[in-house]
Amino acid sequence: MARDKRQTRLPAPFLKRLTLVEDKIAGKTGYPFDLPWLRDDSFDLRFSTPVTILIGENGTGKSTLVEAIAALCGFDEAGGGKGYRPVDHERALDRSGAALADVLRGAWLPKVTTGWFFKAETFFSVARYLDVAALDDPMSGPPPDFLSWSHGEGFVRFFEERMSRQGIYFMDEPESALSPKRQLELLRILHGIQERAAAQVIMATHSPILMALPGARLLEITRHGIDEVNYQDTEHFRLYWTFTSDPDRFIADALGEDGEVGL
Ligand SMILES: Nc1ncnc2c1ncn2[C@@H]1O[C@H](COP(=O)(O)OP(=O)(O)OP(=O)(O)O)[C@@H](O)[C@H]1O
Repeated sequence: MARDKRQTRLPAPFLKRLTLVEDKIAGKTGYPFDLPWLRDDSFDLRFSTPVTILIGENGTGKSTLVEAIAALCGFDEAGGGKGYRPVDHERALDRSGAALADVLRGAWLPKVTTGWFFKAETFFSVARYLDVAALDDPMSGPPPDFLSWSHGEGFVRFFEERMSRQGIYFMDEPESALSPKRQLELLRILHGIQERAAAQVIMATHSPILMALPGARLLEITRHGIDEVNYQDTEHFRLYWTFTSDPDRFIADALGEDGEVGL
């Protein structure tokens, strides 16, 4: 009889809640501890759906938060699976949000240990690492060879293969390599995850297509905090809506003296 590889029969989300450990953050200054939504004493993030989507303007801290939660779950800040260190960032000047993981506490039911942290900018290194690891392991099957596909095709194949398994998955702006049509393919994969509730996804995105995923919880990060929002009320959606309703006028307004597009 085939062995059930699942760690639990309970449905996602597995990570239910994220809070700050006040004692640990006290006295810490500078990035990432100075992000405004961390400093208002009300940081308490609940996860109630298999897919949670983080949105917000550039620089509001989405990547930092995704990196921090991924690090809390044991994933390297450069992306990849548990225990993978495909990207050498020892000498990098850039410090990531992983430092934030030290002051966060997660509540799980149950704690799952499998999953993946997907980052577009390190996908190449991760994919190459997977090929080398498969070639080095005589017991492994053939290398997955995600790099022999176009960037966007490789991404989608990777998502299809990895995210069919139980686990917790982090994605930071996965749309950056995807055409609108490929974003629809990712939307279908995410829809399956949302429906089956066998995996949890926490994703930061600017894509109005991805943020429209039915049933997903959409959280907007602003200077004032992190709040649930309906995708049709987001600035991203309204901006694209205004553009497609009257592209000529939209572009004329955007290129006008004050750059106001009248959302
Ligand atoms: N390594 C770093 N050192 C210092 N400040 C940083 C670092 N990384 C990010 N920041 C700052 O923290 C803030 C949040 O950055 P972050 O990349 O998390 O935002 P974001 O919402 O993901 O933005 P985007 O939508 O552009 O990806 C920004 O103001 C950024 O300048």
